[in-house]
Order: sequence, then C-alpha cells, then structure tokens
Amino acid sequence: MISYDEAIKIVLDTITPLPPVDIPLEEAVGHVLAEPVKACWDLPAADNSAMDGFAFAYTGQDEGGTLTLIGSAFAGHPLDQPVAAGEAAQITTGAPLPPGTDTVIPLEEVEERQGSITLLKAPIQGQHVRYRGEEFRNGEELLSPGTELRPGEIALLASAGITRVNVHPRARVAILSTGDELVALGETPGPGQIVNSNLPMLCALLREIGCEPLPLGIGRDTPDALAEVIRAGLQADLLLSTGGVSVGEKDHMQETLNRLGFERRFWRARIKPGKPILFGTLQGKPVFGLPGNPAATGATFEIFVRPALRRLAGQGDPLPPKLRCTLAEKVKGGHKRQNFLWCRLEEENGRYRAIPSQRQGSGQNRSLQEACALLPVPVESPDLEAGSEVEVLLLRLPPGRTC
Ligand SMILES: Nc1nc2c(c(=O)[nH]1)N[C@H]1C(S)=C(S)[C@@H](COP(=O)(O)OP(=O)(O)OC[C@H]3O[C@@H](n4cnc5c(N)ncnc54)[C@H](O)[C@@H]3O)O[C@H]1N2
Ligand code: MOO
Repeated sequence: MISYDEAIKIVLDTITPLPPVDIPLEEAVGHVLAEPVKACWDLPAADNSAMDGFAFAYTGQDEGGTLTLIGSAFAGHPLDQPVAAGEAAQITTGAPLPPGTDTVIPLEEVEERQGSITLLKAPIQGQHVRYRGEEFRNGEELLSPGTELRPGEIALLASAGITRVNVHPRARVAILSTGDELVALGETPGPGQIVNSNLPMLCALLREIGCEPLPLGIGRDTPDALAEVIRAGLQADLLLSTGGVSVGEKDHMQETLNRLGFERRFWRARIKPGKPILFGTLQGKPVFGLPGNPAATGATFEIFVRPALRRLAGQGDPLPPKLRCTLAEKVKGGHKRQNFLWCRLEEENGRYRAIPSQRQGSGQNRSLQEACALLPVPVESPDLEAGSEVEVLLLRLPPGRTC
C-alpha cells in the first residue's frame, strides 16, 4: 500500500490546470490568471494632488508668503488656465495639477483671505503631488500568470482599464453517492437506511472553494446502475463518488469503472481515515472513489480532492497550508497507517492550540464538528506530548472567526 506522500504526488502529477477561459473582471474573484495582464494606460494619467488645498509653482516660498488665487481645480473638473509665479489655484484631492504648478499646500497650512492665501508653513517643492505613471505605466505587466485574483488585484486591474481576464475556471464536480442504504435528504430513513449526508457535505466543501457541484443522485449497488450514473458524470471536470470502494460484496465502484475504461493510478493508501481511496482517470477525467464513512469522505476530500481542485484551478501550491501550533493533549503514536486527526483550533495569546476531537471515528459525522485542521501523525511516530509544537494542515478558520 502506498503512503500519503506517494499518493498525493500521483494525483498532482496526473492533473493539469483546466484550459483557460475569458471572463468579466467582476466575476473573477478567486480565479487564477492564465496569462500576464498589462496596463492599458498610465496611472495616474496626470500629475495630481494628494490633498485638498492649493496648487502653485514653487519658487522658494517661505512661511508667511502670500499667493493670489486665480481659479479652482476639482477632481473631474481640471483647471486648464496656467498658474503663474505668485499665483495659486484651489485644488481637491485627485484633481490634475493646473499648468505651471508643481507643489500643493494643504488647506490646514494656509490662511485664506480676500482672494489670496498666506502660507502658515514653508512648503517643500513637489510636496503632496502624485506623479503621472507613478503607480504603473501604459503596457507595464501588472500581474503574472498563476496569480490568484483577490479583491485587491481586481481593483488594480479595474484601475488599469482591464475589463476581462483569461483565467483557469473552477471545476464542475460530479458527485455520485453509492449505497442501497441511502435515502435523499428530506426523506425519512426506513429500517437499515440512512440519509445521504455525504452529499450535502461535499456540496458545501465544493461551494466553499468556488467549485460547482453536480449531484448525480444515488447510484444503487449494481454495476449496471452505477455505470449509467458514472457516464452521466463525465460531463463534469472531475468525478467524485462516495462508498463502494472497499472489499465488501456490494463494493462495485472499481469493477464498474474498469468496465468503462478506467485507468487506475492507485487504490488504497496507508492512511486513517480513508484507506480504501481509489484514484484514476476515465476518458481523461480525474475520478476519485472516496470511502463512504463520513469522516473518511471528509478527510480524503481535504487531503486529496481539494489539492486536485486547486491544481485544476491553476493554483501553484495546491497543498493545504501548514500551521505550527501547540498540541493541547497527548496523542498516541505507533500506528501502521498515517493518521489524520480532526482538530479544533483555539487562539491563545496570538498562538493557536490544536485540540484533537474527542471523536475520531471514521463512521461518525461528529468527528468533523468544529474541526478546522487535520493533524498528520506519521506511521510509527512516537507519542506526541501535550504542549509540544506540531504542524497541522489548516483547513479553515475556527467557527465565528471566519472573516
Ligand atoms: N473487510 C474490510 N472491511 C472494510 C475495510 C477493509 O479494509 N476490510 N475498510 C474499512 C474502511 S477503512 C472504510 S473507510 C470503509 C469504506 O468502505 P466503502 O468506501 O466501501 O463504503 P461503504 O461500505 O459503501 O460505506 C461505508 C459506511 O459509510 C456509510 N456511507 C456510505 N455512503 C454514505 C453517504 N453518502 N452518506 C452517509 N454515510 C454513507 C455506509 O452506510 C457505511 O456505514 O470500509 C471499511 N470496511
Ligand atoms: O479509512 Mo476507514 O476511514 O479507516 O474507516
């Protein structure tokens, strides 16, 4: 059985970013650029004022000097009239400097009286001026491929006249829930039945990262029924299934995929939870067979599927970020599989404490409750002592701390 490190390497080596699409800038938040973006003009387009005040030509004026007011330059309403030495124009923040001026004195540093101003402080030449092109020049590369567009980047591109961007789309993900015992959310389970809780969990996980879930419904435990639903899933960019990947008599996922031409890359990894995970491609599309136990579905999504989706979306470093924190309780080592323990995170004096969930059972949804991190415990690791420093895989911020 392969290790997690070997398995995730296979996943990331198999998957390449989705072909780029051209989308409106306003819809691009969270997407990753597929090509460089260049400015369509200089910004600022002209020298302009950084303050509300008065613009004038610096000729060595000192405190107490006076200037005659000859007009006003407002943002959006420039003053075209030249300003001669000894004169000044009223100016507002963002208004272009009128011809002949090079310096601005703020309102608070003058006394205005009967069409002239007296300087209450000696100015410095060029003060409070924002120069043409000081933020960027026409044609300058502003962002390079691989950059994730966040609100700040969107604002930058908007200011540079960019209306559309070429980005990698976020994946559309087909979800197949397998199991004769499953009923859809909203139905009351009969004897031996349970609600398909993995589907809403996966939809929520996908929406959290901007991917589109395409639920395929519940595939019953026969190869024919499963094959039909799997075919429908090939319209998506990636196919996820839950359940039916272990060794039980009704575990038909792998056999059904094989019939359809599945190229298996691996089955089973030395991890807990999630050991029976299956990964490969079908007609070039990545397929993950996630184990059906809810905490195994959740964990394998976090450690395999999320990185795969980030790679499809063009993210350069698709693995979960690591956070150093203090372990709140002793954790036993010596396992044959690499354990991934669900943890809560609590902030204490600017540092996080990782508190392993009391329930780690793979069959329990409650293992995931309030979990924000997974603590990897390597194969045959010694016990991890309470108070020691550990590195967790950060999944999300604690509840109530999400911005
Ligand atoms: N003899 C062995 N049995 C099992 C092994 C093994 O190595 N040898 N591995 C165990 C491990 S580890 C896991 S994990 C599970 C995974 O099995 P499957 O992926 O085949 O999943 P199922 O058997 O279909 O279901 C397991 C469990 O999860 C519940 N389930 C399934 N789908 C959903 C869903 N959509 N929503 C909520 N709960 C779901 C299902 O009812 C079962 O209780 O196999 C072990 N067995
Ligand atoms: O992988 Mo299983 O999740 O250990 O129950």
